[in-house]
Amino acid sequence: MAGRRVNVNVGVLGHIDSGKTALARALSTTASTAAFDKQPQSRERGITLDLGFSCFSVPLPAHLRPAPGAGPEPEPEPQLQVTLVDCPGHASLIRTIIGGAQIIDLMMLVIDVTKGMQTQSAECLVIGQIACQKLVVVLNKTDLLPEGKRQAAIDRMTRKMQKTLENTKFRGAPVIPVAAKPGGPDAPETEAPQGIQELIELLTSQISIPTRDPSGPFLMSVDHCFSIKGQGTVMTGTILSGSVSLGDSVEIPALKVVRKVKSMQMFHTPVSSAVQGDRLGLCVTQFDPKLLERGLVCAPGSLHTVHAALISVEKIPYFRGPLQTKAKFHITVGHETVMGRVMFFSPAPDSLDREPVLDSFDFSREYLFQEQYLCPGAATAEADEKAGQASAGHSPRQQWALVEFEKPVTCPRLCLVIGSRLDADIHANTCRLAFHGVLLHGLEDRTYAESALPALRVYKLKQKRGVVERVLDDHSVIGRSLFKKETNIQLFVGLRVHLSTGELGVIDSAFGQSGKFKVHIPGGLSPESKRILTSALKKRGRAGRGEAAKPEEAERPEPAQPVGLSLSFKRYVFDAHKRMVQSP
Ligand SMILES: Nc1nc2c(ncn2[C@@H]2O[C@H](COP(=O)(O)OP(=O)(O)OP(=O)(O)O)[C@@H](O)[C@H]2O)c(=O)[nH]1
Ligand SMILES: [Mg+2]
Repeated sequence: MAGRRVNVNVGVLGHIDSGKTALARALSTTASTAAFDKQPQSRERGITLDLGFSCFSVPLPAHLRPAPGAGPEPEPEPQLQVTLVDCPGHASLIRTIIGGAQIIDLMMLVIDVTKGMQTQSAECLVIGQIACQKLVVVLNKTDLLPEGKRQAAIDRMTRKMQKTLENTKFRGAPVIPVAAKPGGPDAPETEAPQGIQELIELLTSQISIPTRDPSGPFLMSVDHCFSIKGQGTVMTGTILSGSVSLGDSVEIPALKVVRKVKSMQMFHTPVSSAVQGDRLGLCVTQFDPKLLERGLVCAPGSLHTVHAALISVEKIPYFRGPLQTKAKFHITVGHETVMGRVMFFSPAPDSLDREPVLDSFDFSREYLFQEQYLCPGAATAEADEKAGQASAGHSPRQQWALVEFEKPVTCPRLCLVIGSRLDADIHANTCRLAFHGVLLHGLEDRTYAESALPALRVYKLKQKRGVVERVLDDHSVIGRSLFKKETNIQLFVGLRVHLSTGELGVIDSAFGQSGKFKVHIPGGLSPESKRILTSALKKRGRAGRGEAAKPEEAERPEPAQPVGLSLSFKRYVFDAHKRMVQSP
């Protein structure tokens, strides 16, 4: 009787035609006893269109067994079941690849050894860095290398891959050569794959059983749905969070229906419960399988449908070009992808160095609007200037975005978010994945713009500069060139301005019709300011009237610079009244 089984999900990802499906098949047939479940569900059109699942089992490696005496009597031959998630490679199926990457514990990146890293290999590596903890690089098709130069070519490609991984979290990951289908498609089935046994040993040595957390809300990613006469409808899939037991009610959120779990199977064996990470067949009644080819099943009410969201955001370094506010991206939220428009913002200057928070959004704080995502390298003064007065030259530890979806999306709380440019030319050798993050707060109310956004204190820092035109008396001057002629200066009355000579002024009223204004200086002008201003003004007076300046004035030094006036204030992006606020 086979002992306890532990399931781990291993993703097979890589550029199209790198040999992922051939490898999944070779692994399953080589290693499995009777445990080989199902032919990979790849459609026979020569490319994989959807996630393909196959699995094999091996004895549970020693490093995964409980220490002797640590638990109940050692079971007969506990098994490690490896479920292979064979992902598509074609560029247009990246949504499916992202979905697959979210249900795996370890990723195999399959590289055609004659080609090395290709565009989708790079994208898969990016997805792996976002969604997976462990990576193994498989150099496939080694049979295509000329015999005499094979080892040298393998060594060269191995070094190249290790260099590629150098500055990723997978630095030092193992690289192993195989030939999943030597001789290619026309080779006879009898042609034995090469290096597969070594790969199985490597996988079992690399695999660590992720800590399964049965506590979260039940969520399962369904990859196949079919009916069994007399039984009901079976949904097979991977449990992403929580656990499920016989008799539980489960919801299919996309259809807003709730059904009772009638029976469950794992590895073809009836079970009464299952937890995160398990591959499961779950049977319900009165449900038409055609309604749900793929999708999510969850604890009733545990997902939310959102029209917009606040996400933490990190740019993917390989994405070329800025991430502009107001730009539209394909947004993958959990397992769905919809179009969304983004607005970036960063911490207010006084909270630049706060620890990043990835499990909630703090509405009590203020944030600085950004014209674009602030990149560490480019955060220089002019980039700051352009990006909307960001911090003093260094990029914040955390940035956020408001994402407004074109249609509502159903997703788990705190799920993964990936923004990409899937409309980019798939033949251009560029990474289409632009940014990733965590959905911190979903806006479920359709009228979120009125009901929720005013509470989002994102402000634009506005700065205006003008000059003192003349002094009226010790406590008031006339300013100019700070407002346009048509500006309604009344809106600015009461706001504070700073003179370049240090005094603080308050805008008192408009002065005439040409955009000039009167500034009251509560503390009075300093003697130095008066000297600068009166000399510049007298000179301008006579000279301004075209008369020759008196000799004594002629030698008086022109002030080094006019006396400037600077006005800075905040405007909250979602303040319906567009008030101008000055920090206290
Ligand atoms: N010579 C040789 N050909 C291989 C090997 N592995 C796969 N192939 C061939 O490469 C082609 C693609 O193999 P697949 O396994 O479908 O590749 P894939 O990565 O799954 O392709 P997509 O799913 O469409 O991305 C097929 O013709 C295979 O027969 C190998 O080790 N050696
Ligand atoms: Mg395939």
